[in-house]
Amino acid sequence: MLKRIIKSRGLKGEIKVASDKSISHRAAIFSALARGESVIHNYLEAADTISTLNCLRLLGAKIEHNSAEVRIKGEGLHGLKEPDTVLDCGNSGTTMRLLTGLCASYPFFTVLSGDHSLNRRPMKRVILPLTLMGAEIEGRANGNYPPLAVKGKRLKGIKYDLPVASAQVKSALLLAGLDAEGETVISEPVKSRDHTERMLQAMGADLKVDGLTITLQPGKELGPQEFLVPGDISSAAFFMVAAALVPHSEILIKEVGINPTRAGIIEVLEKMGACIKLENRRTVGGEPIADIAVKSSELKGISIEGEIVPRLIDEIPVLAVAMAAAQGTSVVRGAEELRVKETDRIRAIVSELGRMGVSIVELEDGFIIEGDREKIKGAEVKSFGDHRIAMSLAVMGLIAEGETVIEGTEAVNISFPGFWDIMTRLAG
Ligand SMILES: O=C(O)C1=C[C@@H](OP(=O)(O)O)[C@@H](O)[C@H](O)C1
Ligand SMILES: C=C(OP(=O)(O)O)C(=O)O
Repeated sequence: MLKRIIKSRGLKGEIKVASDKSISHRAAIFSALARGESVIHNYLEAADTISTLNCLRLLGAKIEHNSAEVRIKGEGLHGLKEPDTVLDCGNSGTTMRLLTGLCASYPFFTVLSGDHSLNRRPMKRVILPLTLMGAEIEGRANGNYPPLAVKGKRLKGIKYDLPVASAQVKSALLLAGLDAEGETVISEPVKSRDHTERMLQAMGADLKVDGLTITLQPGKELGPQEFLVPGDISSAAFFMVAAALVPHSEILIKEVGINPTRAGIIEVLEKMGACIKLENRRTVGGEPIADIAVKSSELKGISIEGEIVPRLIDEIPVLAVAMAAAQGTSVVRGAEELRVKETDRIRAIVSELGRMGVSIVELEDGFIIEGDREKIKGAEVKSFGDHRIAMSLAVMGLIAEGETVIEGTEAVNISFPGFWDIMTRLAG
């Protein structure tokens, strides 16, 4: 599907963005393992999180889904059953990696597959440590890619140092460790999103976090919960950047999760000179949330690398848009993980921003941008089927001179089906 975007004269209004994708996946999976009925309010109704519900149903979870409310009746840590067909994880890396960890610890056979994009994303990162725990997992291309065939069994806990900061791998191992023999100790090189740790603790798991090390003692049953999923900061990011860049903008984004392991985008935009205020801060269901007010302002270039990268990894495509319109040079390094997302996001940013007139140089682990708002012009660009690339290009279109035509815009349904409606409403 094509969308045409023209330069905006100002974004105004109050919005709510899509519910948090990471929290929605986890709330569903953990509820399926709890004993009793959990209720998830404000569940993200988007392709990725629907994939998770469909897979959990095949694993025997009893799920009622009425608009954004999901009720899941779990039968405890041993309550799931062997699925009679392939678990289709669609486009969702989180679904595949977390469920691989879960299925590895059940004494049955599971096959997990995905779409064209997901079946090209690296899976050794979960297979390797799960194999150390005793699981038997085969995958295409020597275990590198899905489809995966998992022959699960009672696993042994491990002590494992994650080579890359990945909340998906961390969560897969914690799921595998919930009912393993002996403790599971995981160390991260830098902190990645910690929703799994917060939720498992709230549900009664014996899990301790000490800096970058997580220790899980197995065998505790999980208690059912009432979850309220906040707005997704990764979805809010598109409108934060849009409002910062388009002159005469003033918006309020209500009820967004601002967990510090996710909120790197706020720190970076503020350092670039954006006018952002966090209002009405509170904690809901163990997660900090706030309303985010953003006004337009002049931005300056910035360098990003090191420990902040995992805290804004999914926001780098839209940060590149902010960098393209900022004054001066911006550099992103240490973000090689972007190459193994829904598409190679470094390649996609460099090629499509380049088409729109941006001076950008590709690096193995990031890029360098010479910001100059005057040079940004409309062009025909494509999403490569990647939701975050599609939405970032839409934000580019709001500041470009002339018309921007984006191909592959249906990709937004992966994480943010209401994106185009909200954009139309804000831009008037
Ligand atoms: O755990 C999660 O919910 C996610 C973790 C990140 O991936 P990695 O674990 O591969 O870093 C992120 O990019 C993805 O969008 C969601
Ligand atoms: C990388 C993403 O998700 P996943 O890994 O779950 O496909 C994303 O949403 O940007």
